[in-house]
Amino acid sequence: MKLLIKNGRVIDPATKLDAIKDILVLNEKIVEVQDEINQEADEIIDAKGYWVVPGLIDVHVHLREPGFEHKETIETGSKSAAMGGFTTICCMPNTQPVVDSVEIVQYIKEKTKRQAVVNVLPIGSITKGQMGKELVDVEKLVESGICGISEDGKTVMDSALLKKAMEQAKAANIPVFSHCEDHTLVQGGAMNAGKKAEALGIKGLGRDAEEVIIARDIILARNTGVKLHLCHVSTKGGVELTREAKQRGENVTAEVCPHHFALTEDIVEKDFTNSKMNPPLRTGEDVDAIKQGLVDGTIEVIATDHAPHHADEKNQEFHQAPFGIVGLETALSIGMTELVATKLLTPMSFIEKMTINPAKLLGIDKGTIQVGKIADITILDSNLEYEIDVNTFASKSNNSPFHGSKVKGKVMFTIVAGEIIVENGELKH
Ligand SMILES: NC(=O)N[C@@H](CC(=O)O)C(=O)O
Ligand SMILES: [Zn+2]
Ligand SMILES: [Zn+2]
Repeated sequence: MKLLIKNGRVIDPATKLDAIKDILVLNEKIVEVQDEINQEADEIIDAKGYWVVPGLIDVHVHLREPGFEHKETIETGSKSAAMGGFTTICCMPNTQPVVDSVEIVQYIKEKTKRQAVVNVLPIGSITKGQMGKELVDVEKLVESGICGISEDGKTVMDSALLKKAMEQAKAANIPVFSHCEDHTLVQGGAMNAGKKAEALGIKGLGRDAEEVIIARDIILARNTGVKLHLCHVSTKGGVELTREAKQRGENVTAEVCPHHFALTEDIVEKDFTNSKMNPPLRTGEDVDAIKQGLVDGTIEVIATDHAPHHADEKNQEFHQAPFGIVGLETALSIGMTELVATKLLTPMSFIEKMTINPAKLLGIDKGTIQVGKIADITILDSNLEYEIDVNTFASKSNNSPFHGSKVKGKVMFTIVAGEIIVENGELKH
C-alpha cells in the first residue's frame, strides 16, 4: 500500500521543519519527505493549502471501557479521537473494574487490537480499586503494557503511599500523572469558589485544593526523582508552582485542557451541567496565567481530559450531575482559534504541545514526521471556519460546552500507521 501526500505545509516541531513538502508512505512507514515526489501511488492526497502535522497525541482520555460502555467504548472513543486528529491516546484507569491488574490491561489491549482505530495506551491506577489504600504491582503492570500510573478522578491522599508509588514508577521508568485535588478541601464543591458560585447558590471548589497537591507532588517527585506529570492545571497558582519547579530544573511537566484556556466560570449556569468539570472553570485571571504558561513553556502539553457522560447523567441537578466534558473532537479547533489565530502561539509551538512533547513524556517513538517513522499523520485546514455541532460527534456522548461555538481550523485527514482513518473530515468506515 503506497500513499502519497502532496503539496502540504509540513510542520514538524521535532525537527523544526516548516515547509511545503511531499510525503511518501509505504505500508505503515514514512519512506520519503521531499520537495517534490512524483510516483504512482494507491492513494494520493492533495494537501495543497493544508497543514500536515504529526498525528496528535492525547495523554489524558477517559474511554470508560470496561464498565461504563453507555458513556463510551474503546471503539467509539478511538473514532472520536481520529475525528479530532489524534492518532495516539492514553486512557485513564477509572473504569469498572479499575485498571489495577494485568487482566484489565490485557482486556484493554485486546479490545484495542480488535476495535480501536487509533493507538490506545492504558494508564494503570496507583492503588487497588483507586481506594487509596494498597499499591498496585507497578512492575507487573508495566510489563503488561501500561505507559504510566495515575489515580485520575481522585488524589492519593496518603503521601507516604504516593511516595512509594513514585519510587516504583521511577524504577520502572514511567511517569506519574497527578490529578491534584486535596479531598479535605473539596467539601462538596461543584464549581469554582467565588462570587459566581455564591450568586448561583452552588458550592465552591477552591483553588487551594489544586495548589496544595501540586506543591506536595512536586516535592515528592523531587525527592524520588520520578517523572511527574500534572494533569489539567487550572489555576494561576498551579501554573506558578510548575514554573518555579521547572526553573529549578525539576522533572515536571504539566498539561492544560482547551476548556481551561477557552472558557471561564462566567458560562456556568445551574441548568448547564456541560459547564461542570473537574477541575472547574476558573476566572479570567487564571486563564491569562495559563496562556502565559503556554507561551513561556511552563505548560508543555495540551490534553483533552475527554470525559464522556450520558445525557441522562448530565441532565440532573447541578450538584448531582457528574464532572466532565468530552473534548477529543474540539481540542484542535479550540486551540487553533484561541491560541494560534490570536498569535499567542506560533503554529510550530502549538503543534509541539500536541505531538512531540506528549511523545517525549511517554517515551514513545512518535510525534514526528521523519523518514523511517511510523506514518501517524494529521492533515488540517487551518483556515476553515465552522460551528461546532455535537450531533456530528463520533463519541457516544455529546456533553460539550462548545456546542454552537464558531471556530477556525478543522481536521481533514487522520492517518494511522499509513491507513487513512478520517478522509475529508469524515470517518472512512
Ligand atoms: N475531569 C472530569 O471532570 N472528570 C473525569 C475525572 C477526572 O479527570 O478527574 C471523569 O472521569 O469523568
Ligand atoms: Zn482528573
Ligand atoms: Zn481525567
